[in-house]
Parts: sequence; C-alpha cells; structure tokens
Amino acid sequence: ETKKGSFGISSFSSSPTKPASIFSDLLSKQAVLLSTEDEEVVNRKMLTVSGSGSLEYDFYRKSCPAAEKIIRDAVRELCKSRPRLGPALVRLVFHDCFIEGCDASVLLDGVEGMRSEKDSLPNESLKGFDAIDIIKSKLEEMCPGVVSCADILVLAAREAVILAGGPFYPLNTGRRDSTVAYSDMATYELPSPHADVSETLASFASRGFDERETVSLLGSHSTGITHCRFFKNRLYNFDGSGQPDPTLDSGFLNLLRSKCDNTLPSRSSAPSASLTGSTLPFNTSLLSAAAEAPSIDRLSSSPEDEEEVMDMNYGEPAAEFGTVYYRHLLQGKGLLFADQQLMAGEETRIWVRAYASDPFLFRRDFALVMMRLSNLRVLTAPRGQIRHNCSKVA
Ligand code: HEM
Ligand SMILES: [Ca+2]
Repeated sequence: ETKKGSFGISSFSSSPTKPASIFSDLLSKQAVLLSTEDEEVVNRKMLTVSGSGSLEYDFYRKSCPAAEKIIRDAVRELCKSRPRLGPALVRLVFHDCFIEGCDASVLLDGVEGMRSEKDSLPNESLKGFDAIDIIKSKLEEMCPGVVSCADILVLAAREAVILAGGPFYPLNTGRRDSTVAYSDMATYELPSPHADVSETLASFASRGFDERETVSLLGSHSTGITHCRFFKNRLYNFDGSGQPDPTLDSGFLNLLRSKCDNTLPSRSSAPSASLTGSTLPFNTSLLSAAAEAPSIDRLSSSPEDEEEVMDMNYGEPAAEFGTVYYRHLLQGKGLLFADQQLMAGEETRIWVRAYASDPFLFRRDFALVMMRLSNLRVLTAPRGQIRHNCSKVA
C-alpha cells in the first residue's frame, strides 16, 4: 500500500518561506518513510502554505472518521477490475474544478430548467460517474448526509494519481456541493485539444495557473486513453490541407494511422482512404465529429470497443508517471495538438525539458499543482450543500 508521505521525504525545513522551498526539500531526496506523526506534521505544514481557504485538515475526523479510508479503499478496489477508471477520475476532477471550482457541479444530471455539464461537448467522453456513486453510497451508509461529492471527487482523484504512479499530495477537506450546473461554461471554457499554446496558456491563466503549472498539469496525459477523434485531423487533414500535421514525426504518424482509421466511426477502411479529418476549432469540428461518433455509455465498465482509442503512452511500457509524457513531446510525439504545442512556447518548452530530465522536479510540481487544482474556488459552509445522491441537488 502506498503510504502517505512515501514520496521521498528525509528532511523538513521548519521555517519555509515558499511552498516551493518546502517541496524541494521534501521531494528531491531519497524516499524515506515517515512515522505517522511526522507525516501528519508535514501534511499540515504543506497544507498551510497551499492556500486552501477555510477548508480543514481531516475535516471529517469527528463526523465521519473513516471517510478518507473508505474512499481510498473503494478507489483501489474498483480500479483493480477497471484499469481505465483511475485516469477517468483524474480527468473528472479537472473538468469539475475548472468550471466554477471543485464543487461537484460536473456530477449533476440535467433537470427541467437546467442543462447538465455532463452533456456539454467537452464532457461527452467523461467517465467514472458510476464509481463516484458507488463510493457515495458507501459513505451514505456509514454517515448519511455528511461527506460532500466535491470532497469525494478530489480524494478519489488523488488516489487515482497514486495508482498511476504519481505523487501523493495532502488535501484539506470540507468542500460543499453546488446546487447548480454550469453547462454553458463547460461548453465554452474547458480547454480544447486543438488549441495552440497561447490559447491553452490563456485558458489556464484564467484559472490562475502560470506557464510552469500548466505544463506540469498536462503531465496527467501520461496516463489513460484518448479517442482518435481528438487528434485524427493531425493524421490526415491538418488545417484543411489534406496533409498530416507537418510537425508529426513520420514513424509516429504511421503508428497513429495504423491505430486510427481515417473514417468515422467505422474501423474497417484503409487509413489512407478519404480525407475526412476534422479541421475546424473545437466548438465546431468536435460538434460534428461527436455527432457522428457512436455514443459511449459513460457508465459502462467494458473496454471502449465502440470507437477507436489510443493509449496516452501508445502502448509503450509504462514508464515513470509524467516523465514519459515530456520525453515524447521532446521527440515530437505528443498525441493531442495541444500537448505538442507545449514545445512551441518559449517558456513552456523550458519546463517540458526540465520535467523530461528531472522526475523529482516533476513530481514535486505536480503534487503542488494538483493541490491548487483541488482547491479552486471551493464552496464552504454556509454556502453550498451536501448532496445525498451526487447527481441530484439535495
Ligand atoms: C489543454 C488542456 C487539456 C486538454 C485540451 C485536454 C484534453 C483531453 C482529451 C481530448 C482527452 C481524451 C478524452 C477521451 O478521449 O475520452 C483527455 C484525456 C485525459 N485528460 Fe486531459 N486535457 C487537458 C488537460 C488535462 C488536465 C489539466 C488534466 C488533469 C489534471 C487532464 C487529465 C486527463 C486524463 C487523466 C485523461 C485520460 C482520461 C481517460 O483515460 O479516461 N487533462 N484530455
Ligand atoms: Ca465545478
């Protein structure tokens, strides 16, 4: 079992001035397990500097002491039989927190007068909702009406990061759930896979993330899958040119073409057949692509046999979480256009290089940025509510 604090801690500076200095102390050393009390001290110190507002360390210690353990065990258990669940949970927390903060707004079903975020275009391929429901019902049995769906989301995603080989990061709790979904915002403000580097940076800057943080967050793309439709235009018809994206390495192009036919949604035709790749920006091209594509049951635990998907690591042996993603970018082998664009920005390129060559630096930065993501605009009492069922307002 991965222990809290097992991420390379051997010394701790007692009067740190900046989070970064704490983390470099903590994470650039060889792994040494801390005793439980030491862990507690370190976690509290890191949380104090992480700026999570009125959230609290171990918020449920009295009201539902087993909450965090129930979530951790459930995620581990579920991921054993569903290896694709973990990455889906990490993506889910990003799509929640990016839209009006970590308030579980993404989980709400649409009702009369309110469209759901789930049904917005960028969220169409989100999965893992059923897993959150399973975890929530376990918690409701134990302590009804106590643990928020928003806390479940961030804690479940943290566990999934660890299962993917990523770092542990401490999280405060006490988030509350929204009473509304922000469908339009989800449609227009989630970043596009077709965005260039300045669009991506602007999008993350609007949520308070700088270049370095944006590059480190994208390291999440070293786990999970992507559907071919999100990068197919790069293989066959980039920018309407009828040609592939010229920045794609040619061996890599052939590999991707062998996995992703140039037809939608059939798998059977030859890769070089017609040139139907999408060429327009996110809101238009994906609307049509998504409309043609077979719908995927987001609750289903079965493999995605209905539509072509590509492993984020395209089947290469699972290397270290994070590092492999940045090394691929250095080789021109980013899967999404937005991924590869990190090499087109002067400052983003510097961080890609840094993370490709220094796994400890990446783990440190990734832990910090996931803490920041998990604390975006949280709702705390008396605002918000605790839902009983994560897909419905209480
Ligand atoms: C420019 C920003 C980003 C864009 C354009 C983007 C886009 C995408 C796309 C198109 C997919 C494929 C989804 C599918 O085919 O089902 C994906 C997958 C994924 N994304 Fe992102 N993403 C971005 C940032 C992030 C961030 C910040 C995180 C987490 C902190 C994240 C985590 C993931 C994960 C874990 C997957 C794999 C999901 C799975 O296997 O089910 N992404 N992303
Ligand atoms: Ca939200």
